[in-house]
Amino acid sequence: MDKQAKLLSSRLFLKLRQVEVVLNRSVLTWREADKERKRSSGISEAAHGRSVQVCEIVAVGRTEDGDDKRTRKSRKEAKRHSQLYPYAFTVSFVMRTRQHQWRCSEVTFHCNDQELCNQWVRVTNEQLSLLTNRPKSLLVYINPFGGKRCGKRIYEQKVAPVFRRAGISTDVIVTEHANHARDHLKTEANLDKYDGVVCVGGDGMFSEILHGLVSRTQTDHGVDENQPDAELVSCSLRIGIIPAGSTDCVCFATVGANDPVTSALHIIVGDSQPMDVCSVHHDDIFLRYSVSLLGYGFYGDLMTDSERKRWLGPARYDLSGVKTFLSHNYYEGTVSFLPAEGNLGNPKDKLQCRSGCRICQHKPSSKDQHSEMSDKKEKSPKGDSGDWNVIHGKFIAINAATMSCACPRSPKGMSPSAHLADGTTDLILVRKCSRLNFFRHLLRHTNRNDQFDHSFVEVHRVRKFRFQPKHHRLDSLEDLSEPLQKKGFSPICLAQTTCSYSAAHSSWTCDGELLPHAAIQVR
Ligand SMILES: CCCCCCCCCCCCC/C=C/[C@@H](O)[C@H](COP(=O)(O)O)NC(=O)CCCCC
Ligand SMILES: Nc1ncnc2c1ncn2[C@@H]1O[C@H](COP(=O)(O)OP(=O)(O)O)[C@@H](O)[C@H]1O
Ligand SMILES: [Ca+2]
Repeated sequence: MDKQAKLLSSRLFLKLRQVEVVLNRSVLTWREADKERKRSSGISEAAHGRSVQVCEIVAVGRTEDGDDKRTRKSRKEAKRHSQLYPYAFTVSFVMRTRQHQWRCSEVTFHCNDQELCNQWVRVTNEQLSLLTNRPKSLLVYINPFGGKRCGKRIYEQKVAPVFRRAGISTDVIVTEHANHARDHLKTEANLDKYDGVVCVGGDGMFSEILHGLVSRTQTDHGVDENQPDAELVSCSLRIGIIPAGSTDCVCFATVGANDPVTSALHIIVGDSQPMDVCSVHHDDIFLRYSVSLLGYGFYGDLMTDSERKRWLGPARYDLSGVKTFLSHNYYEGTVSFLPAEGNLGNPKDKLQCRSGCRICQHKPSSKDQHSEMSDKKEKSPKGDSGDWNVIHGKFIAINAATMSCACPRSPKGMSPSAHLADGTTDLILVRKCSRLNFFRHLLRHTNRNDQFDHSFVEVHRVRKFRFQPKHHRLDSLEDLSEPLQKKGFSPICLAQTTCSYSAAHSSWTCDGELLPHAAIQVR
């Protein structure tokens, strides 16, 4: 198929100027007609044209009188113009602005031939209908209490109008309680009706929707999620994220910005980005899936504390962050992990994972590479056992970053070169150290310095890991007696040496939700 072959080519009017407009299978182009003439005659080399990829056209439709926005200055002239060229159509398209943000822009073309105008609308729409990855029908869940509690307004004011413009039909559910979306997806929703699910909320809300979809898919295929080695079936529906939470790192790390309109446009044009999902088990009990941060110690304690301060909104993390930092707890236990082998890079690589990252975009190869690797591993006669590394120690934090976890608080993220769909997670072990050193490490999440370049920090790219707290008889949080749970502050030691306080157990935070067990296996 010749992508350059012209489907339509006409002289139309744009803001009172005559333009040559050309549509082929992949691009819509317009340039001033006389400039074009000069160019082709060799008089001027300048191409005063613009073009839009067909795959980035949001919609095209007839423009009724008065819909076209013109400046006050030219109103009189415009009136005369619209009498001469009364037929018009408007193309809405994606315009890239700064820092990965997208906006919906518009261009209106006029002509004096109704049939020509209709033909442009029809042929352009025919091209759009060939883009089969675009969703036509979406199921939207809004968490009205996420982040600054603006989810409903963000959806209604910024997202719904763009979906309407793109002709997408939506069923919208405003959640009434936690796990409403998860349970609806698991058991009730008629998923055949939809091309995708949209999450309006934060990472916790995304996690609910992910759990609903993944669990529903496993149930439908008879897969037992409680089996730590079960071969999970991929979900066929995509999840779009409209950021309206506190951290929104899944949106930031995948799209490159936390901006509702940008997300809506990515959804409309049918973008997709596969991502890694970790399963977390306690023995043969499935606990949760994780896509961003699984954190024990510092982040687990921070999250435990911040849950009591939800009313504060996103600021709860700052307050609990300071409190947890001052507590300076460490935890003893054993971490075992299976390193990722092959061509999967290293967490210390300088190539950071950004929106449009070459490695994450390279979908088939990273997936193939991973599934090939999994096959090799699963079939290897010594199984997983021979390759496990085991580390006993005292840790301030044990973090598994399955994606970079970039977010506005930490623009390069917890593990800047962790990738979205490489089948691995970056296991970061922060050993017991002074408060000052831990502060230096934390601070480096916010600047250009390398947060892994400390003697007390090690990082491994892994396919699986396990954690066993030292006092393993008390590995369920329900078993913990109050005196063992360190809730208050430990004395602040200015000498910055051995002033850490050892509590028995911390909790795992899994994408912002707390897990009920400290001993876990992660795949
Ligand atoms: C001295 C300055 C120290 C600053 C340290 C900043 C370190 C930031 C690392 C951020 C990692 C974020 C990983 C994201 C996890 C989210 O999934 C989770 C839930 O998000 P949401 O539902 O939208 O609230 N959020 C967190 O775990 C919060 C981490 C807070 C870090 C301060
Ligand atoms: N209607 C609701 N009422 C209370 N909690 C809800 C509701 N809908 C969803 N949730 C829960 O709110 C939690 C936080 O949601 P999220 O959108 O991630 O906001 P934040 O980023 O501020 O944590 C999630 O765990 C989710 O299960
Ligand atoms: Ca990964």
